[in-house]
Amino acid sequence: MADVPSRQFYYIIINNFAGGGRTRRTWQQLAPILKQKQIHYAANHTQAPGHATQLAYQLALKCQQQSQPPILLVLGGDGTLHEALNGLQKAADHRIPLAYIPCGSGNDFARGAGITTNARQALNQVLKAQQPITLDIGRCIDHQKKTVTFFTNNIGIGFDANVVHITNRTSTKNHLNKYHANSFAYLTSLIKAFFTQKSFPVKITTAQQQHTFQRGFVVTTTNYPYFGGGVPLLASASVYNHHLDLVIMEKANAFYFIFLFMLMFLGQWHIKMPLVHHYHLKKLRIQSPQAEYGQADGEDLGKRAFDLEFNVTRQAFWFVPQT
Ligand SMILES: Nc1ncnc2c1ncn2[C@@H]1O[C@H](COP(=O)(O)OP(=O)(O)OP(=O)(O)O)[C@@H](O)[C@H]1O
Repeated sequence: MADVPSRQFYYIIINNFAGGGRTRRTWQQLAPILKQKQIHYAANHTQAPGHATQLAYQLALKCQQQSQPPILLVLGGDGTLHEALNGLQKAADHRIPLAYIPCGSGNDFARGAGITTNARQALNQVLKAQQPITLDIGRCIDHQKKTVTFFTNNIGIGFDANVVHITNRTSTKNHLNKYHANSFAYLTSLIKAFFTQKSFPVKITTAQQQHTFQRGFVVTTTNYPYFGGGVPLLASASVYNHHLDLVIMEKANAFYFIFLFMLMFLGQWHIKMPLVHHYHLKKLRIQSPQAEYGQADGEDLGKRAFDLEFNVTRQAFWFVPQT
């Protein structure tokens, strides 16, 4: 039976630079399929960092009164999805569902959300959807900068952010796939980050208690199981439980740190180990007075003091998750 043309309209944001050019190739592969299936769409290529946020925000404002708003389909990596999400969330009460074809380097969101990294199949997951699904996203108030950031995956201070910073600074980043084809460069970033990242004091405030850790090293608030391109930070983190998870690892020697990383891949043994602390909650505040690197969904937040307040909110997505 021939495909029935969809009445749904897709506003598409494409970051040709994501995945070291993989997104551009993916779009060349998918555009003819959309035409053949007579899907209604408008394609928009990002012109610079931050452009996806601007495009998504303008779309959300424009469609606020529409009874059947378009679907915002993002082609790129976690960073492009992060930008688009922030554009939508900036417009209060928007009703636009987010769809996503992962073609970045790390694709942590896709890994945890049940979206395949096979572009044709991921497109099918989008086109097969009949209604939106609502997933948790993190909301973070930055008291230093007086801004609000939304995240699908995680926000980290310390080691993981240092890895992001070093990797982004690497001149090859835009030409090579940073986690796979260029896995040697990624490994180099990990080693360099380990030896350059000093321990730092961090204060955690929850509804019940306050804790200060003098030797913070990894301080990551996650909505999702993965960070750093497939490292299972916390397998039990979920976008369905309306909670965030905070994982703190204190500074340890290299052997112990490698041991903890190995445990991560075996399940959640690492959170039972000395020097590792886990919180599962709806709200928390993290204060890190010393200048450290920060990252949000793999995007570099720079090196500075942080005073961040977290809670959970929701975003409509448009895809059929793989089971
Ligand atoms: N036209 C552009 N020129 C240069 N950079 C761009 C452009 N459009 C977007 N960007 C930036 O590209 C960066 C990388 O995008 P993205 O994170 O999606 O891909 P990735 O890093 O390859 O994948 P992942 O985050 O999954 O590892 C983002 O920081 C985004 O701001």
